[in-house]
Parts: sequence; C-alpha cells; structure tokens
Amino acid sequence: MDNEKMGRVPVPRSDSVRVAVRVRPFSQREKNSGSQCVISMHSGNISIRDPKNEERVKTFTFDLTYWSHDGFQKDEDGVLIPSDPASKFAGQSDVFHDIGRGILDSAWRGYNATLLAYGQTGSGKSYSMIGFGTNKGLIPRVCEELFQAIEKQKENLEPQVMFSMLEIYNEQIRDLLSRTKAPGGLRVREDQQLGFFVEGLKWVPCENYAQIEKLVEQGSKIRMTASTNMNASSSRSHMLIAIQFKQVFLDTALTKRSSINMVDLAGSERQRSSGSEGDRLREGSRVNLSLTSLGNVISALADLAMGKKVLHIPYRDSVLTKLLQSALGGNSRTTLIAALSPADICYEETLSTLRYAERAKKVRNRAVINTCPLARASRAENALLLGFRGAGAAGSCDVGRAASNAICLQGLGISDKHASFVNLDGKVTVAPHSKCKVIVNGVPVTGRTKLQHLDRIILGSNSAFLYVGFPSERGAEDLSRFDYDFFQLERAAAEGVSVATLGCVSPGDDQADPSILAVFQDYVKLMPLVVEANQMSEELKKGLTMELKVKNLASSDSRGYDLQKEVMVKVTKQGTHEVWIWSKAKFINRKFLMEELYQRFLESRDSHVAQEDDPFWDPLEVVHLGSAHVWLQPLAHCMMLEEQVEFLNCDGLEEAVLHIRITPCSPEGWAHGEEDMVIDPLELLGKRIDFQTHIVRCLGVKWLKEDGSRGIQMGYKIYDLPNTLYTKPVWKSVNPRIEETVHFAALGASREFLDYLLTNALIVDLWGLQAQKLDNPEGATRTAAREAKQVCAQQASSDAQLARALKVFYQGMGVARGQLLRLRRCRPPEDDQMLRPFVHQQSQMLKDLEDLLESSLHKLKADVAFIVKKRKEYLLPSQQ
Ligand SMILES: Nc1ncnc2c1ncn2[C@@H]1O[C@H](COP(=O)(O)OP(=O)(O)OP(=O)(O)O)[C@@H](O)[C@H]1O
Repeated sequence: MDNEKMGRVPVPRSDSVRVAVRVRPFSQREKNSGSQCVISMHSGNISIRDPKNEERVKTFTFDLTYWSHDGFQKDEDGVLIPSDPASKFAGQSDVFHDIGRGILDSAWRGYNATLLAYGQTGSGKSYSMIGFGTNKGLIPRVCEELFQAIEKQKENLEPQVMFSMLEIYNEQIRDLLSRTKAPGGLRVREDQQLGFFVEGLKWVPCENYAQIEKLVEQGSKIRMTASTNMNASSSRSHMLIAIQFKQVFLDTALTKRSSINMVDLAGSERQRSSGSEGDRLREGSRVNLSLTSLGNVISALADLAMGKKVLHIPYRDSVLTKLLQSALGGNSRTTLIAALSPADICYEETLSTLRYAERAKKVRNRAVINTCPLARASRAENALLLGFRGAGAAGSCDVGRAASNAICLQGLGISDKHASFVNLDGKVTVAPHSKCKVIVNGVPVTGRTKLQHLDRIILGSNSAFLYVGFPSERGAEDLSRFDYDFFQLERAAAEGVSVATLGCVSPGDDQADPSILAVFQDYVKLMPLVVEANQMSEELKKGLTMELKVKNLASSDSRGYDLQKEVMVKVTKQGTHEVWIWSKAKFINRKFLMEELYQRFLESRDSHVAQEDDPFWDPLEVVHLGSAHVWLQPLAHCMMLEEQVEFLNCDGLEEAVLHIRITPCSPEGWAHGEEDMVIDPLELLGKRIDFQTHIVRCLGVKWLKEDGSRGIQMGYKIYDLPNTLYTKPVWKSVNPRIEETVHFAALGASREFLDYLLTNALIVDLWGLQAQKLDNPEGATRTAAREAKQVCAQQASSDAQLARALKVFYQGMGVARGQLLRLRRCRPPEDDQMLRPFVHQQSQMLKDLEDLLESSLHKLKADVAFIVKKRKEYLLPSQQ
C-alpha cells in the first residue's frame, strides 16, 4: 500500500530568494550598429546609466553578479575563458560553481531547489540555462554532476531520478517528452500535499546523464518557438525542466526527496517591442499574463516580507505561478538569474529587469528538508507479517516505539508500548495498550479485536497496515486497492461522512454534484492531517482541538440558493473554550509549521517558540456562528413582518433564534397600518418606501451555553447599501436583548428594489465574541466553572423552551397574517345571488382566524406557565 507521507525537518531560518545578474557580450547586430555598453559592475554592485542622460546612473546590489560582457577568449575546445588573469569575465563554469553547486547541495540535503532565468528576449537566459556547444549551461551541468555524485555514493543508498520537461505556451502546457500533443494542453491540478502539479505529465526514470542529455535534446526539438521581431530564435514560451531526486537510505529506511525545478522563462519584454499582432497578440498578452502574474506574486511576497499587509498572493492567476507556487514563498531554495543585455538600445528593458530582480530579492522562502519517515511504517508492516510467520502457529507480539517491542514502530501518535497482536490457534487478535489509538476497518477499538484477512489497521495517528491472513485464508485478491485513500475513505465513512451525507443532486441519485465531490475529496485529504495536527497539539501540550467541518455557503446567499460547500477547521482551546475558524489553506499552512515545530521537539525536546511564531496560536478572533434568513416579501406589500427565525450554523443546525420585526412606516417613523397594505407591489413603483428594522433579541444562543463568558453581535446588510450594520456587542447572556431600530428609506422604489423585496431574504449574521482568558488548570476553579455551566445549561434549556414556544406562536401569527391578507383581498360579488355564499365564506374564514388566534394564545400561555414552574423548581434548591 502507498502510505507515504512527508515529514519535514526545519531549517533555522527562512531563505531569501537568491538573485544573480549576468551581462552578456554584444551580439553581432549590436556591434554592427555601434551599440554602447550601459552596464558596469564593481565589487558586487551593478550600475546602469541612462544613455539619454549620462548623469543618471542607478546602482543595484545582488547576491551574485557575473560579468560576461568582455575580457574573454576561446580555448582550443571553444570554451569561453578569461583572456588574461586580470579579467573579471565569468564563464559558464563560474556560474555553475555558485548556482549549480548550490542546487546540487540543496538536492542532496533534501531541499527543493528552483532556478529561474529571467530577462528580455536575447539577453542570455538560454545561454545560462542550457548553454551552447561546449559552453554547457546550468541544466546539463547540474544533471551531469548529479549522476557523477550518485556513482560515488555508498552501497546503502538507493537514488532515484525522474525527469520531466514541459513548456507553457499561451497558458497551455505541453509535455516536451511526449510526441503526442494533448488538445488544449495538459491540466494543472491541485493536491493538498503536493500542491499544484501537471496531470498526466511524463516522468522518465533516468539512470545516467546520457539519458537526460538525450531527453533534453529530444524535448528541445519539440519545443514550440515562434520568431518575433527581435530575435529569430526567440522563445515566447516558458520551459520547465523538473527533476525528482529521491534518496532511499537502506540502513535507516529513511528517504529524502528533492524537487529541482529549472525554468527558462519567456522573454520579459513589453508588448510594444515584440510587435505581436492578431493571434500573436493574444499569445503575447498571455505570455505576458504568466510573467505579469509572476511579477505580481513576487511583488506581493516582497511586500509580505517587508511586513506590509498582504491579503492574497495571486498564485492562481496563471499556469506559471501555480507551478512555481512552492518556489516562491514556499518550500524551496530558489535562485533567480536575471540575464541582461549590455546595449544602450535595451536600456529600458534592462532597467525593468533589474527592478524585477530587486523585488525578487526580498521574497523569503521556507525551505525544509523533505524526509519520508513512513517508509519505516511500510517496513514495519513487513515486519508485522514476518513477525507472525516467525512466531509460527501461536504467539504474541507487542508493537510500539520502544526497542523492547517485537515490532518497533515510529510514527505520530505511536506510544512506547502501543498494541499487542496475539495469535491463538490460528485466530489473530489486536488489542491497544491502555488508551492507545487503534482503528480497525475505520472504527476505533478499545478492547481485544479479532482480525480477518484483509482487515485495515491504523495505529496511532496515521500508521496504516493491511492485515494479511494465513495462506489458507488468502485468495487472489488485488491488494493494490487498499491504498492510503482507501483507509481514509473508510475512516470518513465510519465518522458518517460520505458524498451522500454531504448532499446529492437529488435523493436516490448517485450522481453527486461535482462541487460536493470536491468537498468530499478535500475532507478525506484533510482528515488524516487534522488527526496528526491534534496528535502534535497533544504531545506539544498546546491544548488545541481541531475538528474538520463542512461549511455550507448557502447560508450566506440572500436568495437561499444552494451554493457550494467548503471544508474548514474549527479550532478550540481546551481550557478556555476559545474558538478559531481556519480555512483549508490556513490549516495546511499551519500544519506545515506545526510539523517543523514538532520535528524540532523530537530532535531536541525543545518546542519553545515565541507566541507570534507559534502555529498553534492566534489572536482571539470573532467567529461566525450562523446566519438567519428573514424573507422580505411582506414589505413589498407594505406589511409588517415579525419573525422568530433560526440562525443556522455550518452544520445546518440551530445556533440561536432571532426575534426581528420589520415595520413599513412613514418618513417620520410612524408605523403603517393594515389599511396601507398593497396587493400589487408594482403600486409602490417610484414611490418612497420607509421601513424600520427592529432587532428585538436573540434566544437560546448555543455559543453562550457552551461558555457563559462570551458575547455575540449581529450584522446585516440591506439591498445594495455598502456597509454592514452591526448591533451592539452583548456579553454573558444566552438570550441577549438587543432592541435596536434602524430606519431605511428607498426614495423612489425601483423595479429591482421591489424584486429584491419579493425574492430575497435579509441575511442576519450572528458573530461570536470571546474575551481573553487565562488557562486555569486548578480543579476548584474547574468545578466552579462546571457548576456555573450546569446552572447556565439549565437556564439555557428553559430559555430554549421559551424560544421554541415563542417560535410556534409567531409561526401561528404568520399564518394568521396570511389569512387576514386573503380576507382583505376578497371583493364582494357584483351578482346579488352570490352574496350569501360570499358572506358565508367570509364568516368561515373569520372563524378560522379566530380559532387560530385563540389556540395559538392558549398554547403560548400553557407553555409559559410550564417554563415558569420549571424555573422555580431548579432555582429553589440552589437558594436553600
Ligand atoms: N554569457 C554569454 N556569453 C557568450 N554569449 C552569450 C552569453 N549570453 C548570451 N550569449 C549569446 O547571446 C545570444 C542570445 O542568448 P540567448 O539565446 O541565451 O538569449 P535568451 O534570453 O535565452 O533569448 P530567448 O528568450 O529568445 O531564447 C546567443 O547567441 C548567445 O550565444
């Protein structure tokens, strides 16, 4: 089974993107036209002078500067070398020495490494990356040295190299190792752990440099190029060569992985100078889209690194930025090489390249070593099987972290002595030690449990095993279907989460909505991560409980349409009940940082971290508890509406009840009477409509029942008014009284406004407020809190009864209002003969109305009397 999972070892600090600049020689064309060199380099600084104004010189500083403009000659092999010892000329080997070696060093150590070549067309990007003839560039040199080093490696290392090569052209991806071109190009997909990846891209396993050399040659031939006005062999496509390098250490069963990305970017020149037209214009703009997006991502990350507030990093804006997501601001050691033309005619472009490079310099990445400890788990799985084989027909073996166990297991949530397997008369059972986590076929077990052939076992957080029974029990099953996802799907099903529970298109229809399927996939992917995060929280004594939730976005649609759902993680601090809601992206990011901290803890037993850097900490935040829909239709008839509506939380359950009144009124605020009702809303067209919203109170707020020290606040937005109106915050009350009125006026009711009233609901959002509290582990305080909670719960339960009673009452009133409206609409018949049945019908309707009013009132009275009695009962003993 494939149960690999990435574990990560931290580096002490985050790395900035390393930026190198390189100036090429004049091209023949530049020489012929008598170009002037506008660039100079001195002690690591690079200066550029404006050819139109000699005085204007701009100087930049970068990590690496390469002068390849002059001072060189060819050796007998055609390799460019310095022409004399004093020359500052930097050849391909110098660039490789700094940049290429850095990439290889990162790869061997298990870091991801990315190299980007940026610059205008013809500035020397391909020369640095691929090279020409004997002047081999970085890519071939890196690959060659990688294999040279592999050959020198010790016996106990098993290296694996996979190679891929693609081109992004016109926002479409083409596999440069495949002769067949997928129509529309290959697609970029997103995976929780892998991030963005290209679906169906060919990855070729390579065993020597010659193979890679052949692949690069083959790929380069296929590479799509089109000439522009500026350079006949120019490329307006981005080429990305990726190498997956995996080292399997046979003695420790540990693997290290590194992903090396080397990107030759398309020319960075602006549209006006490329002279593209027609289809090419589209192509040009789309090439620029990727580069513009890259610039935007770099700018956003640079701002972020400078401490500026950045709401969003636009990785998703282009194919290129998606694929470079981890290279920029993520898990990668990244180098950008900015290729520069020395010529005065390229001044503007070169200056813009230097500015771009300067921004890139500020981007900070978080490169971490990628190790795969779960390779151990699969080894242990073999050991588990072998253990039984060795044990013969009967016996027992313990599994756990400690070396004394028959099967020694590493992994998150695995205790020193975790579980024992017993084979008695050919019947195998498993039993967890103490409270250790053991899950069999998706269900947690607490006692000794019999195992059947092909049972799925999860030990600790996520160490997954398949129990393969004795040969007599085995058939010709396909074991490959029991992959990691199988285990997680089973676990999700045991927790009651499936596509069906999340919502099908229609009952009995297997064809689930694709968005539901996507949410389910997210859920299954995040579920083991949440389990791990909880385990880390427990071991690091962070006291956080994380729960995976599916948020129904329909609650925020004013027309109640069934919108998409999304997963989120509810985080609760155990002692203080503080709550945070994390988006999927935030959780994944945090999980990554948690792993770093946890890894440090494992290595040094030190998990101390400053609060602001603690992935388990966040400042207190306001939590969205739920939304209530108040349908506005009565307003379109100039009718008052008074409702008790539920605030539904993300699970679709009642979070509280809102008591709201919306009253049509005069501009001075005088409530309209029944005589002002209109049958046809169009009668109001163009007229002034005034109404007042009055939020009376909130009832049975669960948020407060869980913790009486909290508060709530409500917010709502009417029609197209830009601002959300918030009620005052109210603390420590399960049934907070609000009593806030706001007057609205539509000066000339438009058809859109009337439509809004007829078809939309006012969405009132309920927000949970929380106050800073200290963890108080004292037992006495806990008991007091528990008692207070009990009283609070009792009170809350009677409040909820009251809320329910009122709700039933108001529902009755709603029906009564409808009947009244119908009565008002009835016009007496012209025909006298029909008058009697009309009167009869009217009196019947009035009678129904009277009955309804009476029974509603009677029920309310009875309910209130019951609640008052109950309240007295539970208040009395505590007063004694
Ligand atoms: N450092 C260098 N030393 C010698 N010649 C160079 C150097 N850099 C570039 N050249 C030469 O300059 C020309 C343009 O370089 P190159 O093709 O690498 O540019 P480019 O930026 O990759 O352009 P494009 O994006 O259009 O492919 C080539 O003829 C190349 O041989």
